[in-house]
Amino acid sequence: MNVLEVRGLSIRDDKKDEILVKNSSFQVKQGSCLAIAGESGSGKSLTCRALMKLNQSGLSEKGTVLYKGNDIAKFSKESLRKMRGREMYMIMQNGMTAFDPSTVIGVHLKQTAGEHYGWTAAETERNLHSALERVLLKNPGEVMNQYPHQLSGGMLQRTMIALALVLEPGLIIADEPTTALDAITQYEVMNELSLLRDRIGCTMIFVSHDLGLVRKVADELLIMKDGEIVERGETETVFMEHKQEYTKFLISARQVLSDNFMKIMEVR
Ligand SMILES: Nc1ncnc2c1ncn2[C@@H]1O[C@H](COP(=O)(O)OP(=O)(O)OP(=O)(O)O)[C@@H](O)[C@H]1O
Repeated sequence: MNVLEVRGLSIRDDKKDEILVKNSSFQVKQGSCLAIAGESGSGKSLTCRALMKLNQSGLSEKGTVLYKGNDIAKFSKESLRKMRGREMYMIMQNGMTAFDPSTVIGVHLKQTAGEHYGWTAAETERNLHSALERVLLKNPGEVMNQYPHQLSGGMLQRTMIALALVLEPGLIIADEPTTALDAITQYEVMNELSLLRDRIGCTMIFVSHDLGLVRKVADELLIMKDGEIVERGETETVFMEHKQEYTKFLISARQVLSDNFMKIMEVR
C-alpha cells in the first residue's frame, strides 16, 4: 500500500513567474524509505514541504498529494495541524525555522508531545530526556532550557530527531537531517532513526546529498535536477544501471564525500 502518492506536483514562484518544481509524480510504499537526491536548488525541499502543506504563500502548487488515499488539499487547517507530528513529521534542514524563537526548546517539545500523547508531566519529561540522550545530547535538562538561537545547527537537528523518536510518527520526512553533524554523530543519529524504523515500521522520505548514506538506508531513489525528477527506481538499480549522465556525475562526485563516512561505518 502507498502511504503517499504524489500526482503531477508543480510549484511556482508567483512573483517571478517561475516554475520551481515541474510535474512531479511518485509514490511511497508503507514502511519503505524513499530518498530524494540532486544538486542544490533542484527542488527537494520544496517538494518535501508541499507534502505537508508547509510551503510559504507566494508559491502556488498544482497537482495532488494523497496521504493514505486522502487528498491533503481537502484537509482542514485543524486536521492538518493534528496530522503534523504523530502522523507526518518533518525534520527540517534548518532547525531555526522549526522552533518558536520566543520560548525555550523544552516548552516546544513538551507542548508537541502533550498534543499527541496523554502522558503525565513526569512521563513527558522522562521520555524527552531519554530521546535527547539517544541523539547524543548529553545534558538534556540544559538543552530544554535553551532558546533555539542558543543551540548550534547540529544541536537543533538532533533535537528535531529526538522529537521524532518520542512522537514515533507514521511518516518521517527528513530533509538533510544530519548535514550539520560530524561523521561520528551522523552515524549515531542515523542509527537511532534506523532503530526507530525497525521498531515502529515507519515510512521515510530521506533527502540527502550523501549518496553513500542514501545507498545504505533507502529502498528507492529519485534524482532531481532543475525541479524535475530525471531518474528513479530501486536504489541499487539507480546506482548500478542509471540512465542519466547527471546521475553518474552525482554518484561519482558524492562518492568522495561519503568515503570518510563509510570508513567509520566499517570500523564499527
Ligand atoms: N519560498 C521560496 N520562494 C521562492 N523561491 C524559492 C523558495 N524556496 C525555494 N525557492 C527556490 O526554489 C528552488 C528549489 O529550492 P529547494 O529549497 O527546494 O532546493 P533543494 O533541492 O532542497 O536545495 P538544497 O539541496 O540546497 O537544500 C531554488 O531555486 C530556490 O531558490
